[in-house]
Amino acid sequence: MAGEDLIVLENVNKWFGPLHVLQDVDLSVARGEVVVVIGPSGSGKSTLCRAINRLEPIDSGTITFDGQPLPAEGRPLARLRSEVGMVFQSFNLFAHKTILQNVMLGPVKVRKEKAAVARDRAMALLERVGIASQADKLPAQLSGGQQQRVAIARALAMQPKALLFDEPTSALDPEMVGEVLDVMTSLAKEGMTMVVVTHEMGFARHAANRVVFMADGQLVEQAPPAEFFANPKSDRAKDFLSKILTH
Ligand SMILES: Nc1ncnc2c1ncn2[C@@H]1O[C@H](COP(=O)(O)OP(=O)(O)OP(=O)(O)O)[C@@H](O)[C@H]1O
Repeated sequence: MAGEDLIVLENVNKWFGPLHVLQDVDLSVARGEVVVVIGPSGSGKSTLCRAINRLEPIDSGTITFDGQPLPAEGRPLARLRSEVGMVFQSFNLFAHKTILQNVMLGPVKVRKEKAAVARDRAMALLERVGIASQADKLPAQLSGGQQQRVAIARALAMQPKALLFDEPTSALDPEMVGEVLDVMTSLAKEGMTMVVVTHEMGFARHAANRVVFMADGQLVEQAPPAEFFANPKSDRAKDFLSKILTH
């Protein structure tokens, strides 16, 4: 793994009204690193993930991406969002566009790529996530697992420097979780920089370089997965793991 930091959060704070949802958060993610964020419901994991591409503005502290502070608006923000792909729980595909159009849209509209170039890459990405044969269908004609794989292809089409995943398998029927995690695992092995909020402990164990445990808006502890799962240090992490790893 390359050592250079791609994403750096320093002393980040965010409130939702009276709720201090991110509390003095410090986190660095190196190029090529896969960081899995886990923790109890409501601990601020999604907010942390969304702050990294400024879907949630922060109240204090700094976040830098590839050496630059996050831009607040306009074209620089659009550029940042194209460099930091995001995959959501709810897929967020355009319902009235085909699968292929969904994957081509960003490169053509935002990157001003020629349609033929964008189409070729989109088809290659759909091939890679195993959906090329569905390219002309509408999202609603696909299963949830297939739609989420399209969403990953769409994020990759922008050739991002990092990918953020916010509970990408939480909305899926159980039998579809594996196909999405397989795609994510292969991206991780290929060296994509990834921040993944998930409740899938198997993915955390096998694909993460580092597990970050959050509780009540704070990064309570972080460690390589083998170390974290075998020997959690804080009472909060021990308690969390005892609840989720009982079967
Ligand atoms: N837009 C918002 N306005 C007000 N409160 C919010 C908003 N978004 C999230 N919250 C609150 O902030 C806290 C943290 O939410 P967040 O979604 O980041 O947690 P999480 O750790 O991802 O939880 P989960 O695992 O349940 O998704 C929660 O108490 C949530 O209700």
